[in-house]
Amino acid sequence: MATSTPAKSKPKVLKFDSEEDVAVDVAKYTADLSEKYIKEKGSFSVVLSGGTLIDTLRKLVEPPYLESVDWSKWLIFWVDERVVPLDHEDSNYLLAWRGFLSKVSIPSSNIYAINDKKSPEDAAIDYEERVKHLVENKIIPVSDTTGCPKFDLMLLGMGPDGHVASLFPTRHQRHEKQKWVTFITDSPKPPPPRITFTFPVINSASEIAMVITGAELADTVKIVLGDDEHGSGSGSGSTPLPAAEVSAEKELVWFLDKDAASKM
Ligand SMILES: O=C(O)[C@H](O)[C@@H](O)[C@H](O)[C@H](O)COP(=O)(O)O
Repeated sequence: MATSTPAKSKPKVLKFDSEEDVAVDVAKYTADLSEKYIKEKGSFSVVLSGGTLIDTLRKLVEPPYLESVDWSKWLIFWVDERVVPLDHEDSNYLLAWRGFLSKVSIPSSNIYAINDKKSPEDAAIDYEERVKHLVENKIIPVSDTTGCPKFDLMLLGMGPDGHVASLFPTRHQRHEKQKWVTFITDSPKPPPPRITFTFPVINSASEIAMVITGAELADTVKIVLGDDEHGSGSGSGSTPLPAAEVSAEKELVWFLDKDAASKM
């Protein structure tokens, strides 16, 4: 349960000449964090989103990281998942499996896909219970500030409407403060049924990377980060976009390609 809201850390903003350069740097960043957290705590918990992120992670499954990363210590979760069978083309699990997980040797018992046999509501309850079990067994630590699970790294994308995970500007799930995992049956981005980690959990992660590429996100990046990397996140409106609500307990890093940063 969330007990208090952690102070917002100022994001670090990295701009690259191309999407390829973002992919190269995100791979190094992730591999470095993997080494650091495995040294410190014996494992590395990584929370994935769907969308273009998986393709941007492609350099991580190439040499030298393919051999140098200790994949056996990784634990994989999804920040959000579409409630469809795991072998459905819309599944974030399938996307990650094809582009990433099938290429590395993470033990299958460390890969926490959703239960695809349940309704969105029950799948969310099930996912939260599984995370609670990992917390009780001290496999995932908790944040001293919020009491929420503290994942080591979340790798997030953002939609043109400013959504992150399945927390959309026009949907109430973005305001959920008690549950760790919630569900949505009318997601504006198809497919409509999804489950998602809530902000108390997202913002309890140690490290968060916002991996943002492409000109179609330039306006939203400007609204969230502003012209000078000190944006209010709300543009002319008063409620910040969900992407502007993201913070990490240690460090939030925005990886932007030239196109996504073009309006800053
Ligand atoms: O289920 C999903 O679609 C994702 O997890 C979602 O939150 C995604 O990260 C953003 O929509 C950005 O998607 P793109 O990277 O494809 O723009």
